Amino acid sequence: MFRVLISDPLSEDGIRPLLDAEDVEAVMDPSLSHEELLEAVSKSHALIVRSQTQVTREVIEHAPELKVIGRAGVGVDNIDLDAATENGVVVVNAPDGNTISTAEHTMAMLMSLARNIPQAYHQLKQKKWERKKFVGVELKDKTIGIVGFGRIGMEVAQRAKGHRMKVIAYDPFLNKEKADKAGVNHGTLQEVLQQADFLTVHTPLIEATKHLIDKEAIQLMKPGARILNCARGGIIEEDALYDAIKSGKIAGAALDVFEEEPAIDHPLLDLEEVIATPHLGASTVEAQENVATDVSFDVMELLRGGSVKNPVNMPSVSSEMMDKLFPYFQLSERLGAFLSRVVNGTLERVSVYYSGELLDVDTMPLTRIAVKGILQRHIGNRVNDVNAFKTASDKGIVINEQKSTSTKGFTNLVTVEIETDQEKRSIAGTLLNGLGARIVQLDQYSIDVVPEGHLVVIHHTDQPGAIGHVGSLLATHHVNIATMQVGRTNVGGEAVMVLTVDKEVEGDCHEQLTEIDDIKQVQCLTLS
Ligand SMILES: NC(=O)C1=CN([C@@H]2O[C@H](COP(=O)(O)OP(=O)(O)OC[C@H]3O[C@@H](n4cnc5c(N)ncnc54)[C@H](O)[C@@H]3O)[C@@H](O)[C@H]2O)C=CC1
Ligand SMILES: O=C(O)C(=O)COP(=O)(O)O
Repeated sequence: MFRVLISDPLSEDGIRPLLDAEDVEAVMDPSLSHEELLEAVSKSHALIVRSQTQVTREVIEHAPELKVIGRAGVGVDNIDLDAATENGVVVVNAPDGNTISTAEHTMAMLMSLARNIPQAYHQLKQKKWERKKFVGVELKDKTIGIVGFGRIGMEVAQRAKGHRMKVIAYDPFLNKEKADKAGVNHGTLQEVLQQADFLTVHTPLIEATKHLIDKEAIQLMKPGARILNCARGGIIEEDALYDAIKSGKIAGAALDVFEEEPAIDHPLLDLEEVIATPHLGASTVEAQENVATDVSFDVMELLRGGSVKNPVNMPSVSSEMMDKLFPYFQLSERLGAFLSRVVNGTLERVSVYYSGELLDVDTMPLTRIAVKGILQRHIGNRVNDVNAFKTASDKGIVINEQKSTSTKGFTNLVTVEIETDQEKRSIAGTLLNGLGARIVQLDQYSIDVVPEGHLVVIHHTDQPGAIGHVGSLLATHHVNIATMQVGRTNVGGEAVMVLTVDKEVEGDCHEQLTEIDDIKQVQCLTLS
């Protein structure tokens, strides 16, 4: 049973599939204190949040069973992504579901700002009929400067054009071709600041965007320009904005978000020129249903071992690519696991080579899984697909992925090679049409072994009797041999036996195997 903790208010209709799932025990409690959150998350396999819950390192490290954090929305700045990655916790978000609502909210704020609607409403509610005080400005022919031309920025642009505004946008990924296609002008940040009558930001809050609109940036703006922030508090420096409004440089601001939320007592709220909402961009029935549905889907997929659509701290893989890769996941992991259990010395380098059908595929997810299979021997389940590369690099292990044209006659071939301070070992496997996975090479030896169950790898000298000795010794210990493969380089030379057996070989049995003449090394492992 998967325990899912939902610590912010989510649309119940949206998360219905999760609430109704037979393998899920969901608790939704948006009123948890910090201590209660730590206690509740410590038993959870999944945590679902919006922007309110601060998913700090402390929270993540309090949750040994946590597999996934779902963000029912876009911004993940309330989640410590490094801590999640280091602890092997996948973070997923729901980036598509609230785009329209947030763009519409931005337009509502834009119009309210231009026409002083909140201020006038407030006066009227106080029974004051003020008309002269609330003379506004038209949007038509004004320039809206959009910083961050992603999903929401683009939707805002389309709506602004509907109001016959001129649109100029800045985004590091926006070029002339894309701007022309969207029917907007594109400029540098400086040009956008200089030309905007209304400036609206739609970037994530990341290191590069923290205080992107600061005192210097505001200086570049036209006198009397207006600023909107329906993205994240902190993109605009609040003190600089306050001073600019106070000095009359900026005529007004519309804010949905603040550096610290809830922002009940914020100095900006004391300014008549500032209109504000309490982080309502995504607060519509539709958006909330969309994001809750999307995040529930990914969280359940992840818990059940499937692939997710919107991973944040690992690369996303298209479903078409996933179909191609999926059959190789287990093979790659088991090749890594096998080799890590027979190699001696301290790991220094892992190389994974792909050939045949895999030449044209993005095989990075397979490499990640192979590395996970290798590291699990020493690190256990703390290493997973999310943190495999990071864990390896923290330990100074170099990861190398290569494509190779050498298929050794197979339609596909995955080769994992490990270098330690003592030796270099390799293993290769393939997927045989209709027959499943096979290990086809161990170091220089060609073999044909199904990579599952209990395996015994014996290095010996190719002499008559060696195989018979092993068979009879295992029989005396009631170990049944399911399959046996022998590989050798030359008659009477170095050879390897790989046996699959029905129960684990350990203790005396293992000891006695090593004492047989001509046997140099016996290694036992279980692949499951
Ligand atoms: N007020 C609210 O309730 C909501 C707020 N948001 C906020 O809006 C943000 C944007 O959302 P989407 O458009 O869906 O994200 P998106 O990822 O589609 O777009 C963000 C854009 O910002 C651009 N960008 C990144 N760094 C930049 C920089 N230094 N200068 C200029 N552009 C930069 C990116 O290239 C990207 O195109 C989210 O990160 C979130 O913080 C999102 C939904 C609701
Ligand atoms: O999706 C986002 O980034 C938002 O800011 C929406 O936040 P919320 O889920 O309404 O707390």
